[in-house]
Amino acid sequence: MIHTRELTRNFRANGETVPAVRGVDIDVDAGELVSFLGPNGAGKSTTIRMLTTLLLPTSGRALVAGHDVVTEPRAVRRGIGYVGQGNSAGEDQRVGEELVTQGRCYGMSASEARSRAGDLLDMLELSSVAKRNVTKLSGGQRRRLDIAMGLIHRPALLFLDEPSTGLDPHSRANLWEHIQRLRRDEGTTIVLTTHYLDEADAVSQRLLVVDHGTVIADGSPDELKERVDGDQISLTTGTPDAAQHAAKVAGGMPGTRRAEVDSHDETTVRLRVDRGDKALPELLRTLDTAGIEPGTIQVHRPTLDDVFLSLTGRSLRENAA
Ligand SMILES: Nc1ncnc2c1ncn2[C@@H]1O[C@H](COP(=O)(O)OP(=O)(O)OP(=O)(O)O)[C@@H](O)[C@H]1O
Repeated sequence: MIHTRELTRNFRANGETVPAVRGVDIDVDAGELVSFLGPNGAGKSTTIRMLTTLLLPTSGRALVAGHDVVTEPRAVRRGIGYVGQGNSAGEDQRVGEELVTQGRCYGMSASEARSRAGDLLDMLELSSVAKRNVTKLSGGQRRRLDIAMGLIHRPALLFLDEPSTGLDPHSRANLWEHIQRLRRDEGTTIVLTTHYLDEADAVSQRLLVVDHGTVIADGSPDELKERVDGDQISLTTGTPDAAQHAAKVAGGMPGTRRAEVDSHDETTVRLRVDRGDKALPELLRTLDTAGIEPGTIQVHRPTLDDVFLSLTGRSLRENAA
């Protein structure tokens, strides 16, 4: 659905060249939900703007929905929907009318546009506000209307730039439900950017981690986390001797990468394992056989921030909105 090779975009600012996107190769298959994740200024929006024909690449190639973004921009636009950071609906229109107008702009007949608008209002739970003025919508409703506008011409590929920014947690959760349903029920390919690590983690099938204009990691949230130093298991024991013993037996388990006793309190043992959830039953059996009764056991799975930290030495949280 998307194939880019060496896609590059430089800007000129104050007599200097700003390399915003530096030769990225991206492949997205039909039906995927892929998120771009990266700090402010990483090049996410610039990449999306090139893929949606809003910005010409400086060099490189991009095929989107089967067409070249430079030589066939109109065909690309027909095959995609784009929901940018601002609101796309006009100020003084009713919700339903706005959608029908948008459909007519895409060359639909009046009846076809009305029927498609009705389907989208149902799908995005906007039917009850169809007659309301656009300015009277809540933030979440307005965002869903933006998405409906982007979908009016039945694109197979939808781009969403920061779809949930500015929404309260309830509206964000509701919006993500709709976005995921779109992929599941309609088979729409979805490419989005978000600052919210928890959202990227929860909804993305695949993440493209972007930093300084390049893609520095590509994989599912689980795959990326497994590339970090594994999961951490912390267990407390009653005495330093028990902790040493526990570290020894747990360190011998298959899948344990490291086992060490906390040098401060001397009774806490920290393990690095491939998968905490899989290691836990075996760990409990091993401790039981060795006659060790743990106090508490906690499993900590790396977060996407841990992933970014291990890739760049910097935290994404500082940037998170
Ligand atoms: N029109 C422009 N002129 C000059 N520099 C630009 C322009 N647009 C973007 N840039 C620069 O290109 C780089 C990438 O910006 P871009 O907006 O793509 O980042 P981003 O990852 O989308 O950031 P954010 O998360 O803040 O939206 C930044 O250094 C930015 O300052």
